[in-house]
Amino acid sequence: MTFPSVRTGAPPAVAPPAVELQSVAKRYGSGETAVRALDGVSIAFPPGTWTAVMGPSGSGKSTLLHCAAGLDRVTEGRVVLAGRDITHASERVLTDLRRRALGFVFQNFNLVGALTAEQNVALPPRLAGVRVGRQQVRAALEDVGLGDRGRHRPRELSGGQQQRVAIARAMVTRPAVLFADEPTGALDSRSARTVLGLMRRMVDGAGQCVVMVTHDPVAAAAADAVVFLRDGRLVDRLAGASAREVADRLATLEG
Ligand SMILES: Nc1ncnc2c1ncn2[C@@H]1O[C@H](COP(=O)(O)OP(=O)(O)OP(=O)(O)O)[C@@H](O)[C@H]1O
Repeated sequence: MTFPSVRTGAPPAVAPPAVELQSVAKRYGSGETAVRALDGVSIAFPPGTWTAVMGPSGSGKSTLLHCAAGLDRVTEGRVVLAGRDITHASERVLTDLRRRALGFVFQNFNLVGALTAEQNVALPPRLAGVRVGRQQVRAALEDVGLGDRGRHRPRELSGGQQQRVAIARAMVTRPAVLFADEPTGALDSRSARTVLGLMRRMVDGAGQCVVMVTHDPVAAAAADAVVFLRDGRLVDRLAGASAREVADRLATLEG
């Protein structure tokens, strides 16, 4: 006796986006001085993908990141984050969601100077009321090659090491989405390569979604795709492009 395959005829499973912006507009101010920082942006960031956001200065990159992460409210449209419509969510819900589902990495690392590397990594889960054991914290630091620096404070670490602590901090709770704002902006090229390699591991190894704002074509080329903003609108997308191709595209937008 044969049984029909359960796969027969089944449509392929499509994972819902980790973050989605639907027709998002963001206006700052009002009247004559109003600035339309985002103007009808629709984009989905699937799990297990890494997208770089580029564009000329003032094109809306940071605004896009802030709206996607629920750090800033949209004026029009919808934002769906980790399966939840956050467009009108309360501050309390947003804070909770950020702590549980999101990681952040910034150009200037944003570590707490008075805390050790281990304490910095353990801080976000503690704030979210999520238990992470010492072992987990140490494993996160080992993962970024800093197993022997757990007791060091940020001032005792190089810039590249501080950014690796920030990545360990962003990874320890396995957030659905990592938002990175110029993560390699303050690093030498060797440290930048290390940080980009760690982000690649998060995406390929743990299926996390990375959304990264950058001015650096080399960093952007390490992502799966690069989207380009101009005057608050998405104007182009490149997948699998070289740093040279990314730089050329950016130059035409800036020209
Ligand atoms: N809080 C604010 N109040 C008023 N205008 C703002 C505010 N934040 C951003 N803007 C304006 O919105 C537009 C987009 O700014 P945004 O910071 O998103 O650009 P960006 O692409 O990240 O720029 P950069 O590469 O220079 O950091 C700019 O014209 C900026 O002046």
